[in-house]
Amino acid sequence: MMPMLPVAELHMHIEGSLEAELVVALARRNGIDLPTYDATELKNRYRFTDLQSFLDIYYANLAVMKTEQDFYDLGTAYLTRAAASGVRHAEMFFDLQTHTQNGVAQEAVFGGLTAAIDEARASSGITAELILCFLRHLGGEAATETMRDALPFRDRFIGVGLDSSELGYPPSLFAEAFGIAGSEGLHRVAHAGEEAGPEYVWEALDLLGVERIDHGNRATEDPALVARLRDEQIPLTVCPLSNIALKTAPPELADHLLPAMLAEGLLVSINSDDPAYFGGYVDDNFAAITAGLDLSPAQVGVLAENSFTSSFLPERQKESLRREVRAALAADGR
Ligand SMILES: Nc1ncnc2[nH]cnc12
Ligand SMILES: [Zn+2]
Repeated sequence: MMPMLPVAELHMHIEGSLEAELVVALARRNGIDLPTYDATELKNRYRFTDLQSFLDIYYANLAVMKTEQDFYDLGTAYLTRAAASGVRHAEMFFDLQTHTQNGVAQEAVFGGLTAAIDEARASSGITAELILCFLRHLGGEAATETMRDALPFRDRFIGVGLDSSELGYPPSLFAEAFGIAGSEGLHRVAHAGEEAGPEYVWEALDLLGVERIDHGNRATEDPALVARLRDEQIPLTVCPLSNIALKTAPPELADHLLPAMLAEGLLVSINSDDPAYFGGYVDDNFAAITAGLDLSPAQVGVLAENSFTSSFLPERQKESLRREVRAALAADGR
């Protein structure tokens, strides 16, 4: 087994790293009802047929998140796990609206996650940033209101994203919220082409001004879009184990589009999406694709370098981290 190369993780929902054991512990701590307090039994219910069937369980579990300490514990668990497995930098999504709808103050969400990030950096050197995702299923007006309400915390997050139920919620609905984000100098990304077709990717680029596409698998159906993504080197954050779990890719990893995307010259990286639900963290995703797709060490190196290139880190830092990837490959004789 190849040791894990240094990588950046750019597509993970911090709420998606809420392990069943922590769901149970927080439910007990906060006096929240759960259908079962047996973590194994809870996990046995994680059987998904599509994105929505996952989201229903993911949002239900998030009712246990109540206090700043809960957000600190969640952030710390992920960052500790990530740092131990080669992640040098993480740009983490968080679903602010889920928590405010559950009666949690913005201060608790930002305070807990920021404290976890600061402490992880001091203890392991991992750097992390936050990206506020608007929830599609709550609509465009709610996104605009969320954007305005979050402005007092503008210095705590580097960008905005768009997630939750994709079909029926095209990017165009969120143009106003993304317009405000752009005028605030925030980075912009969006989930697109996970379940919906290439037209959602076009809209995300043209109407929301996004710099990166999350998933983007279905962009491959449109040759003109593939040409644009390649020519402009717009990053796609691909999540192989998520695609298998949510049936947005064929059931066998061997049939995943990743090699075709690489062959097209697309700037793809590997990410975990929701590691507590889809069978593993970013290192598990790398292990799965390396074995399942028979990738060469050089191809794995390209994916690791792409993760830094696709990040919002300063250029000099990107270059030095890419050099570390090449040095690690060379040291391993590959
Ligand atoms: N894979 C995914 N797609 C859309 N919204 C999400 N929220 C958490 N994970 C998600
Ligand atoms: Zn996602």
